[in-house]
Amino acid sequence: MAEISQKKVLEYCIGINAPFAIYKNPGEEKITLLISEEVGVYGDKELSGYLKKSGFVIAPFDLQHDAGLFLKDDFVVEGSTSAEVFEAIKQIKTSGDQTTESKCYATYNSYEKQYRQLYKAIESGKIEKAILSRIKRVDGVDDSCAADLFYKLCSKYPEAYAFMYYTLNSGLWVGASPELLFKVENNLGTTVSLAGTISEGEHSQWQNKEEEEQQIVTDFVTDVLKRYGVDEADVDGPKSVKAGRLFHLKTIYRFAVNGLRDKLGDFVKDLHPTPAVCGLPKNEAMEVIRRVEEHMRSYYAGFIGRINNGNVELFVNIRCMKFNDGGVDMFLGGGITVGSKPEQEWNETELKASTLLDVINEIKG
Ligand SMILES: C=C(O[C@H]1C=CC=C(C(=O)O)[C@@H]1O)C(=O)O
Repeated sequence: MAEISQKKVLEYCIGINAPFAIYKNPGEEKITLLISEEVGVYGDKELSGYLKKSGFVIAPFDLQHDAGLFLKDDFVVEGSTSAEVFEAIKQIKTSGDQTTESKCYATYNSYEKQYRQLYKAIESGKIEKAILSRIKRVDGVDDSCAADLFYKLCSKYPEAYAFMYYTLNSGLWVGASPELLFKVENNLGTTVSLAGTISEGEHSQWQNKEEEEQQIVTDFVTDVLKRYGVDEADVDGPKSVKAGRLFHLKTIYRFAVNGLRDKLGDFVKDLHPTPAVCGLPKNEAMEVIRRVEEHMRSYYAGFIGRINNGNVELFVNIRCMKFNDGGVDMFLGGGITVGSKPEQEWNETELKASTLLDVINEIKG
């Protein structure tokens, strides 16, 4: 019998609201589609258990307030699948339509107001850094082009983690993240510190402000590693890395996992959210973000990824958007420190939007 292509299965899943996740790892060709008969919903205390299973993890920015989601790998489709498996996938029971939410879409003025409040917390010494995010609305992009959009992200940004997922709890999200949170392959652990942004045009002109922003994340990561007994990591960077039309500063840490194996859940919860998406000190920055931002981050700035036979690949859910009521909500953030200026930060979020907007425009022709 004829094989059914991965794209056809993906379009079917999107069309009927079946829980799925599809992803491509940075620098690899293989695209994996994972379809689940049901979605596990968990709180922060249960994360450790889920990291030992086999499937796909979706964690929110704030695990203490929002639910984590888990897709078991009931069906895995790479390339294509048989008509028989497709028939089995068609038996999955789906649970209605995606719920829409009213969102707060920032204008420059409302963004600046939030910026001023956040900056006050920096001036007062309560926090050193926090990420201010906003939602940019783009109308006229519905989920009928979601599959094309995802495959286009894969080809346009081969060095990104391209992903898309749907659950009833989360809705349909898609993105191309430049940021690894944590990876374990065999006994080798990898994490990164990624922060500091300049546009293509300014490349190589790193200022103190960006270097300091990166250093804050680097110090945080080093501290978490030390707390978990990782004293000897192979440290590579900071180096400039390209992400769409931007460059970031990135430091890579590689280390033996050994004693960490039994504490992976706690380690991930301490590492997440890093000051690349939250701030420093972590709890105070989280409190300021909750108070100042007018929208809910939900899964933006959370983490996502495949868990398989003890191997873990988690990426930070940024450069992402959610399909919502005939359009998309793009989630865009940037690190604010004492040297920041609101207009520059707003412009940086506009540049970050280009990662997805460029692909939307190519699809729309
Ligand atoms: C929070 C985001 O990016 C982070 C990752 C890299 C550089 C960043 C920055 O320079 O602000 C952010 O920390 C986002 O894209 O929404």
